[in-house]
Amino acid sequence: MNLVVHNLTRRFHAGEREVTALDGIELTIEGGEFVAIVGRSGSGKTTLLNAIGGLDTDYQGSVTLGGPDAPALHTLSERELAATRQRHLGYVFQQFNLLNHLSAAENVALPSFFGGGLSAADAHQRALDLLEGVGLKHLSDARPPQLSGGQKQRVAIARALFAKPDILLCDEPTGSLDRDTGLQILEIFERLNGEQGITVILVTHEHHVAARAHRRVVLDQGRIVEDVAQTPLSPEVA
Ligand SMILES: Nc1ncnc2c1ncn2[C@@H]1O[C@H](COP(=O)(O)OP(=O)(O)OP(=O)(O)O)[C@@H](O)[C@H]1O
Repeated sequence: MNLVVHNLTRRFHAGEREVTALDGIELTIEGGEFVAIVGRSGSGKTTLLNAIGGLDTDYQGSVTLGGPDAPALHTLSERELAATRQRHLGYVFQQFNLLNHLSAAENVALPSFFGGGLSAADAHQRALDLLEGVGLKHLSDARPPQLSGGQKQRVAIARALFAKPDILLCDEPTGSLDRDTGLQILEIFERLNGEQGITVILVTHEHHVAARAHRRVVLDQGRIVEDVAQTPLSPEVA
């Protein structure tokens, strides 16, 4: 599934001040790419990811998922937008966003409450399979407070995969983890990208994380100042 961002400009109003967070962004990402979006603090990375992910549509320009005939996200009704997000996009954030009173498996199966038509038993089984995929099946009954940061991020990744997304959007997914744990999480993204062809779009300020992507997009003051293919560094080097 292709992603096309066309002439995207996003302004925020902070009191009397107007901030142009994104300024005429043009970006096409093909299905199956592994892209790192990097840039200094305040350069617009999260704003861009939110627009790509349909979490924000209050901009000028357009974001389109799918072929040339697909409707731009900002033209969809709230319901259509939610369905598009559910069907095509998975989100992984730095803060994990897990519910502490639910087990790991219940957290992973949460999306089943918002549609998909799976029975509770099937949803639970899918959650267990996904937890196995991220090496955490043995902790399926544990609650988030009992898990380490890296384990919580694995749960969050499994949950993001629940609805079989085409695109995984990751905002500083290793930011709160130590380097080794972060690299283990990156390996999961690499596997999902390499073996399952899931598009990975990863926002990071960490150079050794960006070095593992196949393409680097650099933002500065809301503009793309560099967009290059790169040979990803191997785990040993990174
Ligand atoms: N809701 C908002 N209201 C006002 N200004 C905002 C809002 N969200 C973002 N901005 C501004 O837009 C610009 C881009 O912010 P953004 O969060 O996208 O940057 P970033 O590159 O992700 O930064 P960081 O690496 O620090 O997370 C910044 O100047 C920020 O202050």
